[in-house]
Amino acid sequence: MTRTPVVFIDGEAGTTGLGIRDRLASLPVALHSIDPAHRKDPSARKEAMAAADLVVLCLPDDASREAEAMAATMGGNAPRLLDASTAFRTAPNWVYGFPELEAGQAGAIASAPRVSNPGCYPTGAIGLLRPLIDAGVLPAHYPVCINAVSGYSGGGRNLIEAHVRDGGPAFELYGLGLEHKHVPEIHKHAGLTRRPVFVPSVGHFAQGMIVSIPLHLDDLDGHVTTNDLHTVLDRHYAGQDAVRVLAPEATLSAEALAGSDRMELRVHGSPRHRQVLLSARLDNLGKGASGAAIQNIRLMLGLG
Ligand SMILES: NC(=O)C1=CN([C@@H]2O[C@H](COP(=O)(O)OP(=O)(O)OC[C@H]3O[C@@H](n4cnc5c(N)ncnc54)[C@H](OP(=O)(O)O)[C@@H]3O)[C@@H](O)[C@H]2O)C=CC1
Ligand SMILES: CC(=O)N[C@@H](CCC(=O)OP(=O)(O)O)C(=O)O
Repeated sequence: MTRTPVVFIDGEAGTTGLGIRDRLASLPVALHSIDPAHRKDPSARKEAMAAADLVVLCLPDDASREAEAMAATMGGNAPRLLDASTAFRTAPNWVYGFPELEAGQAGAIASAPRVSNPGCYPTGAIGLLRPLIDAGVLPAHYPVCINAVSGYSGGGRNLIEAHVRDGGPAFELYGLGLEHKHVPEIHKHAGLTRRPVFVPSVGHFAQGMIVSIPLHLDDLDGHVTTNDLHTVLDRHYAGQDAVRVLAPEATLSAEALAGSDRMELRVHGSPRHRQVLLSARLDNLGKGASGAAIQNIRLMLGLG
């Protein structure tokens, strides 16, 4: 009989940790938890790591780096790591946990000792851009501008409390210094050679996200059409359960996929004016965080 794999979620009580814990209930794994009073105690965390086959880090970046350093001291007994933070998403010795990225990515995740779970906004942006760049219809040097709106749960416990307690602003742009922590991740994994402009925003709703990217077709190549872009995305994601390529809509509500682990991609546009708007809709806590983590956990533990 094969042993039930043991999973420890470091940061189990946080927004992402709770989402993963709930979803793990339906998988054949044993969850190893630590007494909440000791959740930040390094020796309790290290002991829990030693008991686990897979440790899911749902922590701020610095605490994730600490956890990786702890695992490094365990040598051959170190558990495999799946990190939900931004700390290792562009690190060369970590595999990027986006199974639909390209052929072979799911296999690379399945055998990797260290996997970084993609960021919520990058999931939408990379999900749209990478197949188009790989197919040669979008030049890698295109001056990409990414607009996005997230529910307030994207800001973790602090932002959730601020919105629930005080009622946050209805809609707010942020990251206006154009230095958001997700830019290097999008730049690298989308395959862009030019740094994209990224303008995030947050609305007074809990969960949901839209990432949108305008394109001028005449700046791609004279012959590419809106339909060509749709066809490339449709072929790339054929047979993928978590990502759907759908027909354009007249309006898109950011909250429509709250509670779902799927992402929807669309190519909107005006063929007459040769202008396009790519859009990705997802739940920042679903395919943007815990849902993607469950895909990666399944792959890493061979759970099908
Ligand atoms: N929210 C989202 O949409 C997404 C979040 N992420 C990433 O997931 C990670 C967690 O984010 P999120 O769940 O939103 O954040 P939360 O603030 O909701 O949760 C973080 C958890 O980590 C705990 N924690 C903090 N420091 C330590 C430490 N040194 N040792 C052990 N536990 C610690 C916190 O405890 P306490 O509250 O007591 O301090 C809390 O339970 C972040 O890196 C974030 O970037 C990824 C994708 C999307
Ligand atoms: C609304 C909001 O504040 N969103 C967060 C992004 C969510 C997050 O923490 O990003 P990861 O997906 O990398 O973990 C932010 O902009 O920092």
